[in-house]
Amino acid sequence: MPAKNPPQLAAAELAALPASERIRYRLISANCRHHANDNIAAFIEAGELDELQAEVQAKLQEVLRAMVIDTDSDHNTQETAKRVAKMFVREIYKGRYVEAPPVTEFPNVTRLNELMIVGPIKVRSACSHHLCPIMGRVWIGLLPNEHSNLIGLSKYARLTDWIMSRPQIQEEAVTMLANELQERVQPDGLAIVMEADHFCMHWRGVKDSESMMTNSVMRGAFLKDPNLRREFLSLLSKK
Ligand SMILES: Nc1nc2c(ncn2[C@@H]2O[C@H](COP(=O)(O)OP(=O)(O)OP(=O)(O)O)[C@@H](O)[C@H]2O)c(=O)[nH]1
Repeated sequence: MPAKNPPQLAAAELAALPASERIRYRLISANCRHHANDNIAAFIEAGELDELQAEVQAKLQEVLRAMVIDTDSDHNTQETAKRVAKMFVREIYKGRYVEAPPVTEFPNVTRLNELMIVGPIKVRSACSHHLCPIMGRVWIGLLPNEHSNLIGLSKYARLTDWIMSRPQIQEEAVTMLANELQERVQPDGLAIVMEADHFCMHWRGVKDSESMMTNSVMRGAFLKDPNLRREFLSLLSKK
């Protein structure tokens, strides 16, 4: 449930807030969800990402202090807060903070309507529960129709990376990717399969180093037509 509308702030009051509070204020005023796997780029103004990164750095420095690490004399951790803040905001969670990659769409002039599969696309993500890495692969199957917009092959990888570069849970990540592709391509059928290693299970906790999670989303023709679904899955099993 989105947070309640904040009291109205004058421009000067808003400008005096830390960047994270300013951005949160805009999100709540617009009644916009801002979970870990949501993109909030539309609410970030020029220069604010630098401010946000500096805020995250300051908080991470406090975390290191709370862990009783002497970052003043330990040459290895002196710059750790700075490195990790940059990694969070600009690298591994950048899919929250930047606009979607530009995706050129081409009309389907030759009216292609054959099954197309892209993959495996490498997935690098992190689980929202422990912020541990999720490393895996995604396959995308599409059945275009004459009205579909075809997108360049590399754009499947770029859109996947944009959605996965956020704290995620695998089920929601796959659904988000499906929604994005459905909207852009408008195919008759869309299928996505993802398999991934969850380091929150390998590295810590249960320490089960073998198990992987596999999940799928099937839409349109892939749901209705068992032969199409079988064809897609059998082509994947050969990869
Ligand atoms: N369904 C789903 N669960 C996930 C995913 N990534 C991590 N998890 C699980 O999320 C759960 C979080 O559970 P909690 O019980 O709150 O956390 P915890 O006490 O640290 O649990 P353990 O990992 O069992 O030590 C764990 O069981 C994780 O394995 C995901 O993508 N999908």
